[in-house]
Amino acid sequence: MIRTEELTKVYDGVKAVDSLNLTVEKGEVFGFLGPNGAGKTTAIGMMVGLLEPTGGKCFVNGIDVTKNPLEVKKITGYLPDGVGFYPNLTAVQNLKYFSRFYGMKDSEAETRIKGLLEYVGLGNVDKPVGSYSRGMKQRLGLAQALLNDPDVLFLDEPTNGLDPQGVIQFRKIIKEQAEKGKTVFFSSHILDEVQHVCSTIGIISKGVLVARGTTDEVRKKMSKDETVTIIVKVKGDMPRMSDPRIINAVYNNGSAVIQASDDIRDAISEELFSKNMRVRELRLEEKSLEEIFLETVYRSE
Ligand SMILES: Nc1ncnc2c1ncn2[C@@H]1O[C@H](COP(=O)(O)OP(=O)(O)OP(=O)(O)O)[C@@H](O)[C@H]1O
Repeated sequence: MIRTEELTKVYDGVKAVDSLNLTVEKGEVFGFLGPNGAGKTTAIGMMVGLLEPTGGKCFVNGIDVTKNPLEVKKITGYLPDGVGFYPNLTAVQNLKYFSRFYGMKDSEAETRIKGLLEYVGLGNVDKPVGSYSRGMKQRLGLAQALLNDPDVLFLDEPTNGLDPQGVIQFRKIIKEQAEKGKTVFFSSHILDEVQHVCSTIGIISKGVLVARGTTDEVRKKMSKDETVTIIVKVKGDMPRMSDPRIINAVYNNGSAVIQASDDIRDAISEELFSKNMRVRELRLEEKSLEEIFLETVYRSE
């Protein structure tokens, strides 16, 4: 579980993260979404104990990150944006090096590393990491983040540089980790990426969390459009509708696109029924979260 209270980071008088209040429950896969420079990496840096907050607090499984960063490191895994390894060492050698920080015995580490490398799709690779592609480094980064079998996983733009097959494998791994009861904090600037794996999302813009909830809740909260669009298709000619809540309507032979102040589908269907019309389609056209995200977050950049 992750909890932040008024978490703030100021760089040169500018708030990179501004009073972040957030709770991510155990087993939740939380998507932290925002455009470049929104403050995602800075917020994660404070949550994993690498950056000191200017103000506020952060707790991981109830442990105060600023007061006990080492305790927090034991129970967290972190895949940074642009993960770094020793280029002359192999994946096994790199991970063995990291395993010593967790006080793992060599034999225990060897078994775990072998299993993890297979898990992330690097089972048969035995060359120095310097010759790895970006995607391979991401895979190794994920193995490193899982090395200590952490309760809480922080993944900063984890699918960057992965090919489509790698993206699917990563999503599968993230879901499996959540099923095991791990908390996953996943940052991205791509909405589609988080929608696939996250149960909840938060949108950060200019350091401020502007919305938080399920994708549906966030979509409703961020939608500034007060009107709804209803698509109607009938058999035969579409008659004019008389509901006073209609703001605008475009009629076209057997169909209509109706803009109304409210969801008036029931009234439309009753009116059509009273005119003995056969309804072929009657649906609400909702804006996708992607459209709303682009309009609200990117437009304000
Ligand atoms: N060490 C630093 N010194 C000064 N300003 C910084 C520093 N690190 C980040 N910033 C600024 O803080 C803001 C947030 O940056 P951050 O890297 O956290 O954003 P981000 O959402 O992770 O972006 P990206 O998706 O590009 O990684 C930006 O305006 C950035 O320029």
